[in-house]
Amino acid sequence: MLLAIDCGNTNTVFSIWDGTQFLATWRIATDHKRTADEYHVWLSTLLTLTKIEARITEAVISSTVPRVVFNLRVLCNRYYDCRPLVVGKPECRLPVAPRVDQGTTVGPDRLVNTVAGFHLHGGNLIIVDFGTATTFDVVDADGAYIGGVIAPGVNLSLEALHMAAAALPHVDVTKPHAAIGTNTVACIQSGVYWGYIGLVEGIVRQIRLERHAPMKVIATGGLAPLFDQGFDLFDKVEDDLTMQGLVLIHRYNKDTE
Ligand SMILES: Nc1ncnc2c1ncn2[C@@H]1O[C@H](COP(=O)(O)OP(=O)(O)OP(=O)(O)O)[C@@H](O)[C@H]1O
Ligand SMILES: CC(C)(CO)[C@@H](O)C(=O)NCCC(=O)O
Ligand SMILES: [K+]
Repeated sequence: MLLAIDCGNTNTVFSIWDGTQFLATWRIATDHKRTADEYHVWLSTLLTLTKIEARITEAVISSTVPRVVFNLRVLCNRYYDCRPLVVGKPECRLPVAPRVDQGTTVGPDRLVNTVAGFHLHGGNLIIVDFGTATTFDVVDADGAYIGGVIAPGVNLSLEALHMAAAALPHVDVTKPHAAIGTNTVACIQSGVYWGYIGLVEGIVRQIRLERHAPMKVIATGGLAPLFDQGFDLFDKVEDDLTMQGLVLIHRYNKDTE
């Protein structure tokens, strides 16, 4: 079975793919100090608790945090006796090479999203991923990643307000009933929520102006459903686009060995 690991700046997600479906998905806060042994104790405990019989023999990793890759590699070598495929490393092939400025390193999560988006929806896509950062990945007609947008993430924006302004509390994002907030919390929620709706609308509109083909908009990441409620921002919300992309890239590399 395949262990797919999507390591973001905030959370790391582990999924087990049995060749047809995901058997389980677990998340843990990203921490570069976590050792391979700690990952193993955590993973094997969850496997036992959920009574999943998984014999992991292969692994694929996407990590936006370079420092964690070392311990994840040790985890795979020591406990699953395999060499993980790491997206972004030269030995990991992609179906279509990205077309960006020379010397630019594209975030592996964006490359993975591109592969999954193209597989599911074809070319000419804008993929919006609501993670630590909110990214827009533009996918060309042939499935190539050709660039996009990086904006501060929703939770990051809320955290920044709280950190920088003494009188502003920490607030969780929700959809407010109105734009005019009648208390501090409601005002902050309005700023971030309606600000984000405007950000997504504006960026999508601008990208479309720069393209010569109709562009579909696909959203993913934990907060995508929140911004999908009652608006026409997205053509489709995909819960686990990055995980699907990891499985696709792993299969592509095996098939083209
Ligand atoms: N399964 C989940 N259970 C609870 N909250 C979730 C879940 N998935 C997503 N969320 C919420 O949505 C947010 C965004 O999730 P997502 O995994 O897309 O990005 P992230 O973990 O914040 O960022 P990154 O991927 O950059 O580490 C999370 O921080 C969390 O608040
Ligand atoms: C933008 C993030 C942080 C989103 O997870 C990640 O994709 C990343 O670190 N990217 C590197 C720069 C780039 O993608 O152009
Ligand atoms: K993510």
